[in-house]
Amino acid sequence: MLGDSVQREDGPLAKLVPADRARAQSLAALTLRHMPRIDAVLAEFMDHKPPLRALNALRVCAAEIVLDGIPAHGAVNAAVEIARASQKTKHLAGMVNAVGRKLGELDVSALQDMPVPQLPKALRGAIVKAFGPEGTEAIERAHLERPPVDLTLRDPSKGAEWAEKLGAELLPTGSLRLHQPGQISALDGFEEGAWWVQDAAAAMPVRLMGDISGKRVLDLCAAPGGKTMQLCAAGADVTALDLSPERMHRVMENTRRMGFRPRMEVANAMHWTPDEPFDAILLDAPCSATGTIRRHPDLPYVRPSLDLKPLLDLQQNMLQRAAGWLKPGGQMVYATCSLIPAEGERQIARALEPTDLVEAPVDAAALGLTPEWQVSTGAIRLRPDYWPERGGMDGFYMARLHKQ
Ligand SMILES: C[S@@+](CC[C@H](N)C(=O)[O-])C[C@H]1O[C@@H](n2cnc3c(N)ncnc32)[C@H](O)[C@@H]1O
Repeated sequence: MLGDSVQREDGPLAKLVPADRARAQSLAALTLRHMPRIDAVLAEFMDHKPPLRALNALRVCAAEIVLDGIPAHGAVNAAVEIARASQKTKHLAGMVNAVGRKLGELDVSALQDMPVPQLPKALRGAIVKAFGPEGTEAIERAHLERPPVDLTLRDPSKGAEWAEKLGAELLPTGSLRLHQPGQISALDGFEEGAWWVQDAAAAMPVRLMGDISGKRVLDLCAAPGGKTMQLCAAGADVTALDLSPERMHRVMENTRRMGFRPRMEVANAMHWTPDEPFDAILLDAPCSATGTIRRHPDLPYVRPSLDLKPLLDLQQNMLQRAAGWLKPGGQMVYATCSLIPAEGERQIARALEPTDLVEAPVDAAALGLTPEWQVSTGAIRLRPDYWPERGGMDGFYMARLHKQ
């Protein structure tokens, strides 16, 4: 995925300084968000599709000039350099230059007035089924927007204070929202660990758990650790588990930076068993991640078809196994950053019968959530097109369960 390849120490951008890496990531994301529109404009200027390297250079050039307002000559020169740097495309440098100059004559409406790009067919079908044509179009419009940066506070009672210090918006759910973030690590509070970056929707599953201070809590799919940090900050005695050693390393780095010391387990949840039961379990299950397309616009290109079966089996098996690790009266929060009901609503309906779990409806208003976002069972369904005037949120499903 785009974010991983940008961050990786052996990745293609490893030699760039952090500010240039961030710029490269943001430019790639902007290009991907508008790619069908950009391709339609480029097709007007070319007789046939050039090799991918030249096409991608022109795609990025179009995003820079038309959407980002970068002066044309700089963006065109960079695209020409990219074409020249490869044997396969150096003969196309003249064409790239000519098309780039034509892009320089366009204004932003040339792209923004075009139809909103649609999701890949298989995914779109599932979303239309769940949310109807209008809901799907609203979600697709939301995917075009550059998402704001949200922060979760270590001490949620200091929301107003930190909002003022950082010039941020304090959301009703308690997250802070930065509309013009700049360099995150240079912001007040980063060094001292007063907050961490986490989408406002992603911060909700832990909030559903209520007061967990002093409770023994398992974070079953923990990496990279955003929710582990929330659990630690809430005073829980946390065990963080994840299958991936590399991703668990990030949990360790993230929690250490904040001064938290959860117990760490690198293990497969399908084979692991705890020594003692837990008061609460957070199961933030692996899923299609279709709720995060606005932050990961490469996702529809990386996984255009929906092969959900292995994920659905894993989610259901994890739910049923974890149900056996709860103390009587304990609670589990199940969450997925997916827009597809088969990974959310339907998983919970399936899990209730073979386990002694019952659904415990969430008090949406008390958590700052709009009551319409609550589904009939009492769970919460969040969508990227919610809070459009504020900049949206990731798509999520979250349900609270009690062990009888
Ligand atoms: C949605 S992510 C978790 C995000 C995390 N809770 C957070 O807030 O930062 C799902 C995680 O499940 C982990 N995972 C996948 N299969 C697993 C398994 N069989 N056992 C344990 N963890 C697994 C993945 O490595 C991935 O880190």
